[in-house]
Amino acid sequence: MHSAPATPARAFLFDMEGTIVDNMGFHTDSWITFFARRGRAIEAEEFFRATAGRQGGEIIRSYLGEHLPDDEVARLNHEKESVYRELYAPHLEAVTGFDALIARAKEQGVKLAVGTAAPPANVAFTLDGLDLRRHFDAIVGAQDVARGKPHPDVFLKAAELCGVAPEHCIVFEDAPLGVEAARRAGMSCVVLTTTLPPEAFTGFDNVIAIVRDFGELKAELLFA
Ligand SMILES: O=P(O)(O)OC[C@H]1O[C@@H](O)[C@H](O)[C@@H](O)[C@@H]1O
Repeated sequence: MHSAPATPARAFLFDMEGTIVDNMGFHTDSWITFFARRGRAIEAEEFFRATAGRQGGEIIRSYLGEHLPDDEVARLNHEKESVYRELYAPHLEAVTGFDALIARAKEQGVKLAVGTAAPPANVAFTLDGLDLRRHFDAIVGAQDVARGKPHPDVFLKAAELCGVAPEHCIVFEDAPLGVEAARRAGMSCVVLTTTLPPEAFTGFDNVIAIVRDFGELKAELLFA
């Protein structure tokens, strides 16, 4: 832990939900509302651990039935994400230290990308709502890859679009499934404890730091 990656980072790949913004509680609340409308009760922390980082459609199929047709899943996912955006809109803000970190990264020539399970409407809601889209060299979301985290697809695609090899990427994540996706992609990972405590990440050999927000990160770790 807290040891620099073997090679200097050439790209930072940011998870979006729970990492760029501290919003996972609002996602969980919107899932609770969504399932309650269907007579299903879910336990917040267990649900988060099992699903955070997975695409909405994958979550809906695993709870409501793998057989559901694509158009029905899309309709249900739209309903859930509309509830989420309404809940979170009054709170939308970047995690402490994010703006300073990306400014420093750009000065150092580090490429910047987003790798998220979120659908395009939520990417627009967050990145355009905070005027962050212009900073990124690549944005990879749920519509761009077949499989969500813990599969590595979203981060491998982001790295490819940045033109940077996986071993030169650092992923920033808040969810164990996302850290696992980074591990499978061959990437180091910085964990933010926006959503879960540090203990949730023991056992991952690709974690190089665990911090509360971006302001706690040491420059030597990231800009070796
Ligand atoms: O990959 P990210 O940015 O953490 O996004 C994860 C989330 O994306 C959301 O769109 C889903 O509704 C959440 O339940 C999911 O956990």
